[in-house]
Amino acid sequence: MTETGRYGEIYRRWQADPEGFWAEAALAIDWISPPQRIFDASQGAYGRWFPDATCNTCFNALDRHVRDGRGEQPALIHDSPVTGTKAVFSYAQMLDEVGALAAVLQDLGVGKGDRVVLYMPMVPEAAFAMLACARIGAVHSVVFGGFAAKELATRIEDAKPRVILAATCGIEPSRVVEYKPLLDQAIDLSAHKPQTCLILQRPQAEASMHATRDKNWRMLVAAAKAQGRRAECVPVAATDPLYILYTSGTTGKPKGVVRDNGGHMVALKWTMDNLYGVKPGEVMITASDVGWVVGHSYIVYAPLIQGATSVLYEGKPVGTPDAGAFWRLIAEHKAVVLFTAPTAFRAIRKEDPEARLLPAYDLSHFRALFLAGERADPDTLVWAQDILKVPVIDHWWQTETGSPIVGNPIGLELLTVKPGSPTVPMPGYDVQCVDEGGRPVPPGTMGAIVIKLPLPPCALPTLWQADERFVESYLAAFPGYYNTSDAGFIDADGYVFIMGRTDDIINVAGHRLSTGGMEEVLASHPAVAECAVVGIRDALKGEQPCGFVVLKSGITQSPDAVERELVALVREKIGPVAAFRLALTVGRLPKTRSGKILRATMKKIADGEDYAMPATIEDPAVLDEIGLALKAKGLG
Ligand SMILES: CCC(=O)SCCNC(=O)CCNC(=O)[C@H](O)C(C)(C)COP(=O)(O)OP(=O)(O)OC[C@H]1O[C@@H](n2cnc3c(N)ncnc32)[C@H](O)[C@@H]1OP(=O)(O)O
Repeated sequence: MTETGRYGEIYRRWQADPEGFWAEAALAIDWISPPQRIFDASQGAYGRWFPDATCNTCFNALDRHVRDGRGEQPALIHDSPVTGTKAVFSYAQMLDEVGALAAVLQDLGVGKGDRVVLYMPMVPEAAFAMLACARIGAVHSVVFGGFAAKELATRIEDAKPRVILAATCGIEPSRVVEYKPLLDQAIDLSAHKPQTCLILQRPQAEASMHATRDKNWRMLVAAAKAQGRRAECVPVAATDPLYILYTSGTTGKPKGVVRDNGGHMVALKWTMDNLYGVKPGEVMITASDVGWVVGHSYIVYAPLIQGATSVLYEGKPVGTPDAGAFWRLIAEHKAVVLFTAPTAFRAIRKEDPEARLLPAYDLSHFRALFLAGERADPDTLVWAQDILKVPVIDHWWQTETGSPIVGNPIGLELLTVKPGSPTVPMPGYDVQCVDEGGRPVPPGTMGAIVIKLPLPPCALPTLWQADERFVESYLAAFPGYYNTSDAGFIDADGYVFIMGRTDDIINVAGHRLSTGGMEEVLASHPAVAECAVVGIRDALKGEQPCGFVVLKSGITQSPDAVERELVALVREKIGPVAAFRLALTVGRLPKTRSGKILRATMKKIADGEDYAMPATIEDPAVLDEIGLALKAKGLG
């Protein structure tokens, strides 16, 4: 079915001539000097795209639309049920805001190549800040607000920002999360100190300012505007970094995924036309967070590069005020597509299983729901399809790729939806399923999902100042291929199925988290002798972390008290986003005779699945003890 039709034709065109394909896609971008060379295989770890071109991403996201007559069209709509406010920014207004903020950044000494860390909630200023950095060639690094001070400090230390932009708080439905104390603590913890912090005071939490380091965002931007000062777009190489976005690694040290300017724009524009099918002037809602790659690509950059309107939603799928929140957003803003994580739909279904809140809204203009961030379970996908009566498109990609690897390109044609599969590889991606030795496996057989090099435009060229770690993490396991660290299979029709990870990363509510990082935190508790964290099945969040701990002998504290402290410690060190609520004290951990902890078997016991007794297990009786400990907490 994928051999014929528009998708098959386009995919084969890319296979036959990848450089020709991307050269044509690049025509949709306004370059300062257009690429003469499309790909240089001799540069970087696997080659670089558009190596001789220069451009500016902010120009493509804002200036050119104003130039071309879209100045009055809404670019960004901020819809914030948690503050009870809404605001619309036209392309002209957004250009004005971004130009003024960029001038302020220049006044603070920020120039091309300097890093700027953003610690921001879902406010329009977060998007302005990203674009202001892009405008002057600075490299932004957004840190998700649900991370604690220590995680922020690690990122500050690695990115070494000249300036940090932060708001005083984020607003969760149940509480105001004060960012400023977390920021101050992170700067104390970090060996690198920024010169300046530009602080956006929010009325929900006015923060006190550091006498020399902190500056008032609104006052400086207002002054720049009053003086009529706006920064011009600075030309950058297409291969210059636009941003660094940290993602969980297998240890506590996150990996700084680098995104370049040129390839990013080309690929995002292609996906808006061909995958999402969103046209200039139409409205797209991506209910994620600017701290994740989904937010970077499909709240900020792609809709704006396309000349569409993006809705920045500061709220939740349920509870702000109810499970009809997404229907209200779609109806009110006339959105043609909504993109969110399956967890959001599981939450809506839990609250309103009959979708009783839906008929109150006119969704006649709505064309498709896109899901990504975690595996879309067929049950949830079919439920969403039944209630919305539009195609529900699961698609699969990663922070590393910046845009979809596998999807259903409704802009080209709607392919048959097979629940459980994100559909087929997008042009640029030669996706294969291989065994441990890198040999292709037959259709329908589980294996490692890998991508033949080179990766396409938009995918990461390297990790921030860690070329060797990049090669070791992604290219070394299967020479000639990028290792996605996802496992799954490809069926006889070429549909890809992603079933889980091959490393110790878990996915909790669409958030990628390192169990290794959590183990480091648990092990730092003075009562803990050893520990193992596994992701166990969770009906709402997909997975939840579960920490098994063995206490040191002679500990007088009760296991319950230690477990409570461990839960609090993970929240304090990693942040609420880890959703770590389960710590279980056990007498010992199951291990092989060589001392390897049998995490996969522990996970199966916790998920209530059958398991084969590992041949090399040191003492099979430990598995019963694990089962009993889980039962005592109502699990397994
Ligand atoms: C394709 C490439 C990718 O995968 S990029 C990643 C894509 N992932 C996503 O877009 C994430 C999708 N998930 C979500 O949007 C949320 O989890 C949804 C579904 C809305 C549910 O949110 P919520 O009910 O808050 O649960 P949660 O598990 O996200 O939160 C756990 C605790 O963390 C907190 N939290 C959340 N966000 C923030 C924030 N920005 N600042 C501060 N705290 C935050 C939540 O309040 C929650 O705290 P608590 O434990 O309940 O006290």
